[in-house]
Amino acid sequence: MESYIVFGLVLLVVVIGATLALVAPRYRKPPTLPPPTEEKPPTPAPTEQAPTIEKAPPRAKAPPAEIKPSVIDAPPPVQAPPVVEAPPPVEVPEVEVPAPTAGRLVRLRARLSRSQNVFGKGLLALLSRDKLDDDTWDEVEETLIGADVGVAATTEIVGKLRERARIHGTATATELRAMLADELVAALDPQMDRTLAARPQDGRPAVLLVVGVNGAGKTTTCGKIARVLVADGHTVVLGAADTFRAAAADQLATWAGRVGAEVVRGPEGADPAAVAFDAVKRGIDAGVDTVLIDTAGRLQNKVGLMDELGKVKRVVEKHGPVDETLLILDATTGQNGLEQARVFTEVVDVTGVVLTKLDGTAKGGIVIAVQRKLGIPVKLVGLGEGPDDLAPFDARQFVDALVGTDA
Ligand SMILES: Nc1nc2c(ncn2[C@@H]2O[C@H](COP(=O)(O)OP(=O)(O)OP(=O)(O)O)[C@@H](O)[C@H]2O)c(=O)[nH]1
Repeated sequence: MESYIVFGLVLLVVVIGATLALVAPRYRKPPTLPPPTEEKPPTPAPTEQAPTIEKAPPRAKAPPAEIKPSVIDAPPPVQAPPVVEAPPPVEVPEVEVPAPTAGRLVRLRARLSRSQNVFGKGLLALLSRDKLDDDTWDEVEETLIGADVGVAATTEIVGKLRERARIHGTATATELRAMLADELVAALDPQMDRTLAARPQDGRPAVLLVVGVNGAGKTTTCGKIARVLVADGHTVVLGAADTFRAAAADQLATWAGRVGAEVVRGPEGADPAAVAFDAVKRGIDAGVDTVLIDTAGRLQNKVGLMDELGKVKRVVEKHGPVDETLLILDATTGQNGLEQARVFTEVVDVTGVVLTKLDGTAKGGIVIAVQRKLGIPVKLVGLGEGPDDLAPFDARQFVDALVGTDA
């Protein structure tokens, strides 16, 4: 019996022991939590989120950063370009190489197309008629007068042409056209000296004074002449003695800059004579070949202004004689321009005429009228607004271009 009790106790102990063995591990797991501690490294995962957040700030900061630069960087760009970078672009055009002057009139002959219609086509049609009666010759005269050749010159030219046609008897229209061309050339006095006095004399630069009424093209022509001189190997100083119009000095400076010439200018309203004087002085000191002086446009009825032009010349002559005084005449003003021209010749000793804007007129005959009226050679002709649209005048080339005798 006692053995049964002992056996039962043993069994009970075993059961309790087994039960405890099964339950105990559950209570022991908490202590095994340390491993989770090892899982903390995965917490680096949150660390990966940090850059996203950190990046955000930069992103968040980025906008202000974009604004700040515009505030901080703005000053440098503003300071740099105007002072340092602006000049180079202006200097680049200085490298311009002007077109050679030889043969310009021939190259630019098409610019005379309006006059060519009158002299070439118009007159050829008349001279091609079967019978050259009085009426036809009257029409020839009217055509020439209409082209601004002038009454006296026209009467003379047509008289000679009629006589030659009568002697020849059976001249063709082409022959008559050639005869007309000869008479026009003769009326232009091809023997006149048309060279520009632009070479230095006795170690001092040649001085050229440019005069004429407002808008005739003085400043433009000064610029074009400077190019012609530079193209021919001369060194030039330009004097901006048109102090009435500030833009004129700027305009001249631009022309000069394009060919690397120097400009002497004064403040707006300065004494033109003083500026002209300084320009010549600068030319002498710099040892250049030519000094070109642009003057203000003056109306011939403004006595004071014309006197001033005389003063400019006198003051400049303290350095030595003015070598050339060029009168700029707008060809489109026709016969009216001639009266203005005459007044200028009374104030200054005009030695040469530049006829501008011949490209804009059908009245190319004005060249003949100018020479006959003033007795002064046309030395240059303006045939457009382009920088190289100025040609040395040659009577034969001009007439051939007008009448089409060499076409
Ligand atoms: N078509 C044509 N235009 C010309 C010619 N020469 C000058 N011009 C134009 O005529 C205008 C007047 O020229 P400027 O040189 O300013 O005349 P300016 O005589 O100096 O004028 P002011 O300074 O007012 O006295 C400009 O628009 C020139 O481009 C030419 O031969 N042909």
